[in-house]
Amino acid sequence: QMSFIIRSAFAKNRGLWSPVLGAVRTMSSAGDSTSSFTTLSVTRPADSITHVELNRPEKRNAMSRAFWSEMVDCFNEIAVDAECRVVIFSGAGKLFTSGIDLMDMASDILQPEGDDQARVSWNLRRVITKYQETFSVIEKCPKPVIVAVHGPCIGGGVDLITACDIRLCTQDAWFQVKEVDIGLAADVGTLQRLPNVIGSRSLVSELALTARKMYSDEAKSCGLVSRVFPDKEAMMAGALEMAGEIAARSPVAVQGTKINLVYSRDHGVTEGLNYMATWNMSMLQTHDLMKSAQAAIEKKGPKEVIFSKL
Ligand SMILES: CCC/C=C/C=C/C(=O)SCCNC(=O)CCNC(=O)[C@H](O)C(C)(C)COP(=O)(O)OP(=O)(O)OC[C@H]1O[C@@H](n2cnc3c(N)ncnc32)[C@H](O)[C@@H]1OP(=O)(O)O
Repeated sequence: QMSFIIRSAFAKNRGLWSPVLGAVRTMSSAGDSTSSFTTLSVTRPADSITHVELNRPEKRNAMSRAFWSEMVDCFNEIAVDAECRVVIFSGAGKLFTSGIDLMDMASDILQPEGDDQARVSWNLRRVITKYQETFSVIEKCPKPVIVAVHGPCIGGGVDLITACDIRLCTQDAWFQVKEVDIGLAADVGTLQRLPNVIGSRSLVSELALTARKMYSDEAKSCGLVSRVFPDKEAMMAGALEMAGEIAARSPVAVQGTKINLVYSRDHGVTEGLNYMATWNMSMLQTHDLMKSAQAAIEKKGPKEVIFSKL
């Protein structure tokens, strides 16, 4: 009878939902990387799961000029890839990342062009906002991003992970807001996002002002990461399992959840609730709601329900 009530309640809304995302470019087939990126490897380890890997292990995944723009292309593609419902992000080789490529940053940052001071400043501002977009695209992408950190995660690495939705790490991981050591205030997200991630502004200031390393145990206790694994293999298996759980659920519900969590972080409760109501006045019309409710009544798990691509 309950099943009938839910069915009737939503039957009148059938067919009203249609995906808003546009054309899809499949990034890769299962397992093998077919992307044309030079600093990233993009693979599909399982249905609906995209794996993006920092892929300059010989340079400890230092973030070169190519990286800063490839990330934007990569995540803009993922955002509209209906085959992808969740992303796992990790680093190839010995460690997650050594941060900005210290050999490669000279032309963009140290020698900005311009005929006078104003034009130099103007150009440098443009460079900084371009670099900021490299990590903001992760947050703007509606697909949840699970980042898996092993070994050091330095400088730009912390900017990157704070833009991700779920952070995992290995026991040997450490995190360092290293920017003051190279003479700059971190300007691509750490100072803006880290205070929301770990709550304690005192700890954020300590880390950012002293550039001290924070090891995995402290990262877990302060909330920077939600899980610590004994080694990379266990972490990647854990990330894949978690991604599978997310991918099995309604993409309408999952993506709406990410978008509203990010919105609510930056707005008050009243604005957040208002945004949510406007969001769900469309999204509650999804067939996924009835399918999920029906499955719950029949004591089926989400993996037994087929949701349309989004
Ligand atoms: C608008 C800009 C916004 C962005 C700001 C971002 C700022 C930052 O990211 S600040 C942080 C900068 N990074 C560092 O200071 C870390 C430097 N690297 C290291 O301390 C060590 O390399 C590390 C502890 C990460 C690893 O040590 P390991 O012994 O395992 O490796 P190495 O022998 O040192 O390095 C192997 C090769 O990789 C090259 N390399 C490593 N890190 C960088 C880097 N950040 N930039 C450029 N190249 C890097 C290193 O030179 C070696 O190359 P090769 O000699 O050719 O083998």
